Amino acid sequence: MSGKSLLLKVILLGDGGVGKSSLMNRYVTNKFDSQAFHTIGVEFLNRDLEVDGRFVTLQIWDTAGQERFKSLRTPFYRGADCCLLTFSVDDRQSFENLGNWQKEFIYYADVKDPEHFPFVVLGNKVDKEDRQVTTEEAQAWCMENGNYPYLETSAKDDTNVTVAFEEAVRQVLAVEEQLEHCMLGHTIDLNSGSKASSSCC
Ligand SMILES: Nc1nc2c(ncn2[C@@H]2O[C@H](COP(=O)(O)OP(=O)(O)OP(=O)(O)O)[C@@H](O)[C@H]2O)c(=O)[nH]1
Repeated sequence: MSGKSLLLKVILLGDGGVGKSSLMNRYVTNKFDSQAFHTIGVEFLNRDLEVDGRFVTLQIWDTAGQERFKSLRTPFYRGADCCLLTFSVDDRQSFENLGNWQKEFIYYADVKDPEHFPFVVLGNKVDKEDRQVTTEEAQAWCMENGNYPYLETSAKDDTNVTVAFEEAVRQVLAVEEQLEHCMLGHTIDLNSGSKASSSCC
């Protein structure tokens, strides 16, 4: 891949066992392990990709979802450009815990403007028959909690995995574009001598 690459850090959060490591491994190595072990602390993998003409190196951080590893994972939240809030569609509790994960991330990543931070929600394990969360419920949660994009994935079947990580990149680029637009607006206003507008920033 040629051209200057933008380094983006995305972080996978969600209850233990929802499939965070499996999603990362499917995306980066195209492998799936049906006997995956729980993560202890954090792990990360990189993958280069091109989205809408932009070259990106995606640094994907996979965190331990089990409560006992909280102190090992939270120091790694800072500097994340996007957070992938993950639950498993066959595990209702993991869906009900999404709000806790969102709050934990905002607090430990020290997000200054949570309203505009790019979250993407993933409902994983859609290959399973015994669903406990409907698509409509998950979409409603996303609408109510920040109008986040929602994708249903399967690390096992490789359903929507690439789409999910590309969506994360698109969300980050959209926020970046908005910021650039606002900064440009300020520059123009200042040059013309008028008071800078802060309507979008
Ligand atoms: N059927 C199915 N099983 C999956 C899928 N994704 C992961 N699994 C299985 O679910 C179990 C847990 O997957 P992990 O990827 O380790 O889950 P995790 O969220 O990283 O778990 P922690 O490391 O404890 O936070 C493993 O047995 C995986 O094989 C999926 O899309 N479909």
